[in-house]
Amino acid sequence: MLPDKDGPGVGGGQSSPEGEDPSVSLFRDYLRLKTVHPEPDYGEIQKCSSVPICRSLSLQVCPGRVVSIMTWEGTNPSLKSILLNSHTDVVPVFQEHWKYDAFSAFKDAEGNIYARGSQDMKCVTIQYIQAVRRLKAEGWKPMRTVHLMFVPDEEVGGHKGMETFVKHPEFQKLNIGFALDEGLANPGEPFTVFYGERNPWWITVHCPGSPGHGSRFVENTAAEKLVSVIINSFLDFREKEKHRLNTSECFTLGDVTTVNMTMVKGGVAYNVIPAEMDVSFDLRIPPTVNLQEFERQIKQWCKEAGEDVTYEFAQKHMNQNVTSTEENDPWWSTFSAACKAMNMTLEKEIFPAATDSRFIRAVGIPAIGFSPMNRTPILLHDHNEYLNEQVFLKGISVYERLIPALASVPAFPDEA
Ligand code: MET
Ligand SMILES: [Zn+2]
Ligand SMILES: [Zn+2]
Repeated sequence: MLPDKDGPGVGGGQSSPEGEDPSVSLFRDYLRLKTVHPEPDYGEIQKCSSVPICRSLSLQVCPGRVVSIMTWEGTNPSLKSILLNSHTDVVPVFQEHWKYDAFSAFKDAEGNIYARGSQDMKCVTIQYIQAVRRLKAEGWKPMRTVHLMFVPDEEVGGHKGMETFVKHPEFQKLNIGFALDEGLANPGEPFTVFYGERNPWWITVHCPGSPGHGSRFVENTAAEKLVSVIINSFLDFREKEKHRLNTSECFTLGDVTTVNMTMVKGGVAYNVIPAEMDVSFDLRIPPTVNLQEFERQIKQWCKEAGEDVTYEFAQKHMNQNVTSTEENDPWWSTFSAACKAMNMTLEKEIFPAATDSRFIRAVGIPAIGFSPMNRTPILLHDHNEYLNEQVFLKGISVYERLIPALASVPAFPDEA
């Protein structure tokens, strides 16, 4: 249970080290919760996801998977609300490559806090909470309702999290008009904001072939199809896209398609030619690509490999909605004006990976991906992920300005 004031309290409530800002202590306590895949312990989150703002709701969307929502009701609750979304899970670590225990939240002499989730995205969760607490303490009241949402399983595709929850009647009841979710750090002075995402396609191609003795020139083997056609076609395309990215000044990673071969399966013995070999790819496709045409291309590669070559998807996101960043869009203009008033420079991009925003945008709600971290290397999913405490604290002040701005967007003509 999070305390009403600024003090720490998550996961056993360790006291603040001498002179440490209580928000930093709370952040470090939260980082120590092992919500790490493949078996995230979400138990403590359920206990602690509570700020006495107004009402809170916990919904088991799937067995063992809870979405928690804390609602700060607006003075005009019939207006569309603001969603502050964050996921509670983190990706695994290779501890032997870390300087410190990835779940100890060690802070070095420069104030860098090392932990899995320090950038992705436990920082944002605590920043939302602390900003809301400060606003509440100041006596400020939102006009539009503000929801803080804590979602499990983003890192494994969101099937038991946001993908399911956006179809739930309770989600509809939240009446969301605009959402904030995670972004990425920016190593320079500006902050990066994301108005869309690439579509993740996770594909496995099955290549059957003639088996036989490993000493012979058997015709039509699985390995020939796999290597000469499938792997070559996908990786040639990868080279072309890499070239396109490297030769265009204005492109970022989110503007091209990435292809990575991530798994290969097949074979039982050195001297037995296998009857099937499979290969899997992680594809990330920008919203500007014609997805039907792209799939036709994949079909064509498979056909060239052999009539019996088939494919299946483990992820195939098809929605290409992007959020308006036109100056006449009330949400965007409010968001960007608030940032400008804080002297922040914004860089607009397509998110290169995937977040829960894709499910929010797919149901027609505008969403901006934003994690207020500048002067910070991008270390999500990497060894030695860290965030500096000053950058973290600055982020709370950023939300302290952004939340009132967004919650005060005047009623639209179609709103009551
Ligand atoms: C495609 S599921 C999303 C998992 C993770 N956020 C990623 O981008 O890989
Ligand atoms: Zn994330
Ligand atoms: Zn992640």
